[in-house]
Amino acid sequence: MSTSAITEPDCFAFGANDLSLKVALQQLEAGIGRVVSNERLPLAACLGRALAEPLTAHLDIPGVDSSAMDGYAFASASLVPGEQTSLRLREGRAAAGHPFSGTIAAGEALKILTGAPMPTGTDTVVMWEQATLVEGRLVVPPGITHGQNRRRRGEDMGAGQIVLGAGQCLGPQHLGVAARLGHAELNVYRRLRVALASSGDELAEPGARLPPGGVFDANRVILKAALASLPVKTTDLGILPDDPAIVRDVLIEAAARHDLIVTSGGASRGDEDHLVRTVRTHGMLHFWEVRMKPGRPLAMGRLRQSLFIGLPGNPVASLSAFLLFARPVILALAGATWPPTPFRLRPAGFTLQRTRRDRSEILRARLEPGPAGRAVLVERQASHILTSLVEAEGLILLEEGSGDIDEGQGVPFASLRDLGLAQ
Ligand SMILES: Nc1nc2c(c(=O)[nH]1)N[C@H]1C(S)=C(S)[C@@H](COP(=O)(O)OP(=O)(O)OC[C@H]3O[C@@H](n4cnc5c(N)ncnc54)[C@H](O)[C@@H]3O)O[C@H]1N2
Ligand code: MOO
Repeated sequence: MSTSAITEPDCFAFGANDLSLKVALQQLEAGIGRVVSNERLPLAACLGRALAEPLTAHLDIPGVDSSAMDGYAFASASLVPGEQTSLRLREGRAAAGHPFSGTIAAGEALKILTGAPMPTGTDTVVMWEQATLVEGRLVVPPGITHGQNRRRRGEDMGAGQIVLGAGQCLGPQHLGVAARLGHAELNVYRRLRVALASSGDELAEPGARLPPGGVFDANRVILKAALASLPVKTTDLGILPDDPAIVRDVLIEAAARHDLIVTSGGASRGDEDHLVRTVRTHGMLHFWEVRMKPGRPLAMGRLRQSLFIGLPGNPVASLSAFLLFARPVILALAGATWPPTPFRLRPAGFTLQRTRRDRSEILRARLEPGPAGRAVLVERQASHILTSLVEAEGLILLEEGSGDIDEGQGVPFASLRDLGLAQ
C-alpha cells in the first residue's frame, strides 16, 4: 500500500513520560501524520471517510437565478413605489425543470413555481398568497422589494470555490454537497486498520458465565462502539489472558496486519501488566504517564509495523483517555484533520478545593437545564464508576496549575457528543 506523509517510525517518541495533558496533546498534534493511502469510492461508501483532496466547485449552485417561492415573477421596476400595482398576467408559467422560453416585458408578470429559473426580464417574485388576480391582471401589494424571493446563481457554491477541505470527515451533509455538484465518486482515504483487545484474566465476555472474581468486559464494547464512528476497520482480538506468551503471539501477529493496536488494561506496572512489557520487548514503548486523573497510565509506542496505544483498564479512565488522546490520533493517522478542542467555558454549579494542582483532572458533569446551563458534577467520580458516564453529559477538564473552583466561575466543559460519542 503506497503511503505519503507517513508518520515517523517512532512518532510517539517525543518527550515521553510525565507530560502535562496539554503538552502531550500538542506534541501528538504536531507529530502524528497520515499512514493510509487513498482510493476512489462511490458517494454512499464515503460516509465517515476522510476526504483525500479538497473538493472545489466546478459549477455555480444554484446554476441560474431561480424562484424561492410559488408566485408570480416580474421586474421590480414595473412596481409603483409605495402603492399597489396592477400587472398584465402573461399566459403560461415557469416551473422547475421547465423554464419559460419567452421574455417578460415591463408591466407584465408570469406565474412561477419554486425552483423555476427566473424568466428573462424578471428579477422579483411575489408569493401567490400576497397577490390577487383581478380580471386577468395581477395586483401586487406595496412593499415588495427588488429581488425578493429570488435565489441568486452561485449563492450556495460558486464555481472555483473550495467547498470541502482535504481531511474533512464526510457526514451526510458533506456527501450532499458532493452530490449537488454532480459527483458520483470521491477520492477518500482508506480506513485505518485497528486491532482492539482487552486484557486481564478476570475478564469475561458479556453473555458468558462469570467466574468468581470475574468482571464482564465493558471496555471492548465501549471502545468498539466508539471506533465505529471513525474511519477505521476494527478487528476484534478479544480478551488477552495474563499470559505473556499468548499476549506476545497475538500482538505480533496483529501488528503485521494493522496500522494501530488499541488495548485496554494491563497498562500500568502491575505483575500481570504484560501488554506494555510485550510492546517494550518487541517494539518501542513510551510510558507517557500523562499528568491527569483519571487515565494516567497511558502507553504509546510501536510494535513492528503497527502503532500501539495502551489505554488504562478502569472503564472511565479508558474511555476518557480514548476520547482525549486516541480519537484525535486515530483521525490524524486516517488522514482526517486534528479535531479542534471541544471544551467551552460553562459556569460552574459547584465549588471545588483542588488538593492536587500538579495534574489535570477530568470530571464527569451534566448541565443544569435553563439558559445559564451551569455544569454540575455527578456525584461519584472514581474511575471504576462506569455509571458516572451515563449520568454525565460531558467532561470538565481542569488543567494542571489551575486553582480552586468557585460557584459561577467558568470551567471548560465538553459534551460527550462533541468529544466524539454519537449518542
Ligand atoms: N501501584 C499502582 N497501581 C495502580 C496505578 C499506579 O500508578 N500504581 N494506577 C492505577 C490506575 S490510575 C489505573 S487506571 C489502573 C490501570 O491499570 P491497568 O491499565 O493496568 O488496568 P488493569 O490493572 O488491567 O485494570 C484496572 C481495573 O479495570 C478493570 N478492567 C480492566 N479491563 C476492563 C475491561 N475491559 N472492562 C471492564 N473493566 C476492566 C480491572 O478489572 C481493574 O479493576 O491501575 C491502578 N493501579
Ligand atoms: O487512570 Mo486511573 O483510572 O486514574 O484511576
